[in-house]
Amino acid sequence: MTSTLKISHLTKRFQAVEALTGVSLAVEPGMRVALLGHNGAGKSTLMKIVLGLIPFDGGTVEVCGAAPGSPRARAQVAYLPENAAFHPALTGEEQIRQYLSLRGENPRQAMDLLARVGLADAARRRIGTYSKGMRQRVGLAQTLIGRPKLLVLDEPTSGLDPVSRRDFYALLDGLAAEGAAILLSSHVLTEVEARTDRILILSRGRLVAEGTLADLRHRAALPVALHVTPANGYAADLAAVLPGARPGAGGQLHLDCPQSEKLALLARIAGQGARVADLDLVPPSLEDIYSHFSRRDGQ
Ligand SMILES: Nc1ncnc2c1ncn2[C@@H]1O[C@H](COP(=O)(O)OP(=O)(O)OP(=O)(O)O)[C@@H](O)[C@H]1O
Repeated sequence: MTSTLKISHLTKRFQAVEALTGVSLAVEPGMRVALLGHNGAGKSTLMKIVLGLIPFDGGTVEVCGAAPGSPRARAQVAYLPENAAFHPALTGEEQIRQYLSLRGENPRQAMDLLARVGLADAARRRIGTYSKGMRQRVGLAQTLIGRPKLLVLDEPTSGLDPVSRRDFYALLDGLAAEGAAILLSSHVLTEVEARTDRILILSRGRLVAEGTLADLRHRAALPVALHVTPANGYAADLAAVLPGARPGAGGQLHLDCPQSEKLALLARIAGQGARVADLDLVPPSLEDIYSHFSRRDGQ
């Protein structure tokens, strides 16, 4: 399969700052990729290079088989900045019609595009009356002009409430299902965990981890947390057979266990039979995994 976006050994320097160092990655059609990293990690720089807005110093970048910023690449890429700004006096329909005209497309598509992002009913209201979530949808409608093959979304859900976020990701799911590749940056790890196929972690301009959440979880090999609730009167007995268990609220016992010892420990707990009232097993969250990888170089 031809990658929609292919980056090899990309390097970018701003005077003394090495913003990107040897970054290589590929995004395939229909893939939803999350770009994570601390402030200053290089996410925006990477996006700007993909969009052809700034030059790079070394390596290669191919956007839909073309050079970033070339007419062929620009025709197939769409960008949604973190805070998309629109003219408050225009209606959603007028704004999208204007963008369609600028792109040389038929302005009559505006209502269809707005309907796709759930704004059909509000299309004839001024954007000044829209909520932040609705404005982001106008932004997404604008990115859909010309059926782009790659969507670059810079923190697209920042400032949105949980329901608007969920709706926004549902729209992205639909676009990915139609074959669009999506590269988005986010600081909200829980939503990325559930709604993307691949995770890239940048730290000080270097790609320190890349893969599915399962890959990263496996590679990080972080301990699993176990919360054991003893049956009435058996707390001391269980604590005796679970060395290292820490007492917690409600009489629970907490344990951290290396992945390699998880099954043996579960068998030991199961062997306690009715002395155990309940057991919760909590795998490392994306936040734990993110901290593990992004702190490796001392950040
Ligand atoms: N035009 C510029 N001139 C000088 N340094 C820059 C410029 N643009 C970015 N940098 C530096 O390059 C590094 C990467 O910045 P970048 O904006 O890509 O990070 P980011 O991961 O997008 O951060 P954030 O999450 O805060 O948006 C930072 O050290 C930043 O200060």
